[in-house]
Amino acid sequence: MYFSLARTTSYLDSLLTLLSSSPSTAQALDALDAFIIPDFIALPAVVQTIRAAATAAPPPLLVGAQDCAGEDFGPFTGEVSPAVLREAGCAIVEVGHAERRRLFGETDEVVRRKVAAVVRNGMVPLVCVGEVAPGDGAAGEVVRQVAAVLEGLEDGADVVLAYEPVWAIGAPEPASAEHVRGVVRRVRESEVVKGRKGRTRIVYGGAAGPGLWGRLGGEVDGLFLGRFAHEPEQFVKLIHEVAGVEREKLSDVPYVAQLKNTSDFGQITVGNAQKWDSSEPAQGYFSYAGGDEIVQLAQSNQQLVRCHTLVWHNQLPARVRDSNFDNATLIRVLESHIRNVVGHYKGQCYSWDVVNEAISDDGLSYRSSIFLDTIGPAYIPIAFKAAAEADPDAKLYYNDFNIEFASAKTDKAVELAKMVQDYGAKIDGIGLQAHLIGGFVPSASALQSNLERFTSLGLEVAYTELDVRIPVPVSAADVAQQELDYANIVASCKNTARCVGITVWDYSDDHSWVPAIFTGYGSALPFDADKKPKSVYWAILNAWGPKRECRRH
Ligand SMILES: O=C[C@H](O)COP(=O)(O)O
Repeated sequence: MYFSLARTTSYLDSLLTLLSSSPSTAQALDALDAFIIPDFIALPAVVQTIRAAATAAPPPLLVGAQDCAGEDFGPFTGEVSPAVLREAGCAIVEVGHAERRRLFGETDEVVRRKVAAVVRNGMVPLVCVGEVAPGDGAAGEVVRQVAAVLEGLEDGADVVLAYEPVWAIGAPEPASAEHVRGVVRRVRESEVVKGRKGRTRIVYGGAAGPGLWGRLGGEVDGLFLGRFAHEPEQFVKLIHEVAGVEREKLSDVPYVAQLKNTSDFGQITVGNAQKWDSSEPAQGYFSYAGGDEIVQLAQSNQQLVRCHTLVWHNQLPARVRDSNFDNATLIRVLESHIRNVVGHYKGQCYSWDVVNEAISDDGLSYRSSIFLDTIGPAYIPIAFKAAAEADPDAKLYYNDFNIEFASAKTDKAVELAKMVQDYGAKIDGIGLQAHLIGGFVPSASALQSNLERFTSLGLEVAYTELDVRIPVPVSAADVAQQELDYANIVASCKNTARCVGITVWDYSDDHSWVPAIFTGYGSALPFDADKKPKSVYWAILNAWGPKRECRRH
């Protein structure tokens, strides 16, 4: 209850103008299920206005209602029937918002009846859940709520869960990314969600605003916006952000200017735009605008492109991640995705990260994912084979973290590479992500021995996502250690004949993922927030020495 009727009308007019004002906005909108939820009185007019402005059916902007009755018709004066909402053109109905629970005494049982009513009337319930106070019990509380409100629901129905920690609603800041990821993961792993046949998407709400999406690291399926979408420009900005975070970075002029300096950067990696959720946002619908933008930037500057990534358990659309595809169907879906995406970029990628992070964190097994659980480890060589067919000249990589030093995970990565080779599929390289911690980086010779475990299989190697995080605020001692760590990494690659590259995971501290993910750490990159080289930049150059050749194998 924030907008008057007049404000809703002017908001919608401005929003529709903005959404149709540029092809990239239209494309970003196409990649998402964007919706607005006006009040009941405005709703029919909003539906009509959106339909009238749309050039395609269904319109790209869906309309939702803020609540509904648990019954379709009858003696419930003052209530709004879900059947009437459907008749009015609603696609989504929000139920169980924290304010309805707190102010109007709605219980899980009331919410459960409303969820069932929304589904019964052919709409998607947007079910709000969230713990009342922050603390360790959050995930348990939310999982219990989800189980209660979905109980008895038709199994195949699509559901959107809006995870909104009650204490974050209306707060200045959202919950930390770490907290959100932890709770959402527990909800996804819960019996009630895992056992469902229908799609269960989880979006985050509660002071959700600019910058949050990138920090959530692909764990949620979307954002549920309140205040931060009250201005149409902000809503459009967030649509862009969710559709592909790179675009926002590309509007940072000093960032792009420095990126074009080929003395420092001989190659660019596409960060998010080629991941499955961006490149194939709907089944069989491919969206390349975000990836193309980065590839063209690199090409205009004669830089190589590392293309990233085809098969990963994260940033995978829920329709695949939570699917019940059988073995043959999932193989078809996997191969089709790879064929299309690699085919689109044929001849433009120096390398592809074909499979990313397929090994469990303890290194003892392959990581559980829809691919492993449905197809078995054979999905890995199947993916490599499909990629090789789509672009025989691209170097095909397996990419992972914590394989930069001797560990069970490194042993497993060696086993994985051999498995792909034994299968007869082409694998050219191993990408060692190298998200490292200052003071915990092995010596150059130990790092080199590790690299040689892979090169002895006939593969090339590269450090693909290097950053060395240190505690912030930084101390002189930690910075000195970080310089040594970077120098050891560089020396290990320089001294390994088939080490072909070192890529930092973004280059300036303002665009680093580290502060949002690793509480208390930062300053992980060679350039500061003003894009000025830091001492580790010079440590990197010194470690490489005067002769800087570009190796290609
Ligand atoms: O309905 C909106 C949500 O409750 C979040 O509101 P907020 O983003 O303004 O905190």
